[in-house]
Formats: sequence, structure tokens, C-alpha cells
Amino acid sequence: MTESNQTILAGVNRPIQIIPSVLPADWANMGACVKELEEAGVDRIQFDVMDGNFVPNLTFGPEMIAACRKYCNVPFETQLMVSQYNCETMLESYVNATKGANGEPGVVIAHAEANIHLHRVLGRIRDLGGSPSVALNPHTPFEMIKNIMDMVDHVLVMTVNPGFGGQAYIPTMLNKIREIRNFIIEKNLNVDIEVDGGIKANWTISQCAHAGANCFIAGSGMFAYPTLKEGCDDLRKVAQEAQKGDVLSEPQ
Ligand SMILES: O=C(CO)[C@@H](O)[C@H](O)COP(=O)(O)O
Repeated sequence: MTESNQTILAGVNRPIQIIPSVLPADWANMGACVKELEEAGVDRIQFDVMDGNFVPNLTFGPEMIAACRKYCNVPFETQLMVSQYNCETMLESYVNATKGANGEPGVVIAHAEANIHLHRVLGRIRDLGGSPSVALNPHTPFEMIKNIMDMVDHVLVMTVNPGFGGQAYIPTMLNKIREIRNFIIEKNLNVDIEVDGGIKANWTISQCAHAGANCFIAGSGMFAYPTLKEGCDDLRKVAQEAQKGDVLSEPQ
């Protein structure tokens, strides 16, 4: 590694954030689940909204997210895996549903592929009082969002194709994470890099953290543990070690 690369890596060590996706939770007991996640020490909770159009699967809408607010104070985020019409017409509801207990902005993630007027959508999320973020499917190049990077608080790099939990992590996304990390440093932007899909407390989180991601969405990799606290602690530990240079390799 060259000296300048080492400087770049050192400069990007933003705080690790562990963010469970509630897809594998018991949806009939979502209130109890988000409370347990708060007690486990997670940094944020992700609600995967799917409309059966942008992705084949169907989940829940803003009312379910808002109903969870009274059970915990953890910040919320919602990944809108919905088509443009469903995104634009419902933005205000999602901004309100993800707000913190004291009105702090929640993270609202719009997919670059779903929104041909992405600039307008991200601007509206900010104007409505949310924290705008953008997601990229595995096939989508970073190039597509370069012109809106000054508008977002997070970029979410999908490490599976969206729509379902429990899929296998796609390791070739590491180059995209590095490219985004380098751009953020070069332009001195205050933007976190999230990764989502197949993230576990093993080489997957380790390599993403080393490449520059600092926010980790985990569904099956979190809920597979006997307790959510064990899952949260393990994920955080492996990511923190990778940031310090102790990186796990993919088993051959
Ligand atoms: O957005 C998605 C799926 O579309 C993700 O949030 C997954 O739900 C994460 O689940 P695992 O891959 O961690 O099981």
C-alpha cells in the first residue's frame, strides 16, 4: 500500500454504526422487537419498504414504522424499494414516520434506479425535515449519483439485489465502496457509506469496513444470534477491528 493510500484509509474511519433490518423479525411483535434492538445497543433500525413493483416482494408502509416509535428512541431509517410514483407521493409520510422521538430527522433512502428525478426527491426529503440518502443496486455504477453527492447524508451500496432477506453477499461491490470512499474524501463530504445484503460478523463486514463503509445493515446476520445483543456486539467488533487493519479474508 502506498503512503498516500494509507492516509486516505486513515481519513475515512467514520464511526461504525450497526443497523439491523427488521425483515427477519416477528412482525406480529414489532414493538417488542424494536425495544429489544434498542436494548441491544444498535445505532439505527432499518425498515425495508417494498411495493411489489420496484421489487417483487411486498412489506409494510409508513403507518407500521410510525407505530414502532412509541416502543424505542433509536433513530429509524427506511429504504424505499418502491417505484417513482410510490416514492414521490408518499415522501412526507415516510419522513414523518422515521422522525425521532424529539422530531430529529430520520433517514429516508431513495433508490437511484427508481427515481428519474432523483435530485428533486432528495431535495424534498431535506425540505420536509428528513435526512436524504441514496441507494444503488449492485449493477448501478457510482457515476450515476456523482452529481447529487452534495445533497445526501448516506450512500447505500446494495450488496445483494433488493427484495429479499437472506441472500448471498456479492463481493465485487468492494470496488464501488472504495470509489465512493475516495470521492467523499477528495470532495471533503460529510457522507456515510452504508452496505446492505448478506452482511454477517465475518469476512463480509470486515472487508466492507476496510474498503470504507461504516454503516452496516444486517438482517439474517443479526437475527441468527441467540440474543440481538450478541449479534450487535459481534458485528461491531469485527467491523472495528477491520478499520484498525485486522481484516478477515474470504474463505477459499
Ligand atoms: O434491503 C434488503 C433486501 O432488499 C436488506 O435490508 C436485507 O433485508 C438484508 O437482509 P440480510 O441480507 O442481511 O438477511
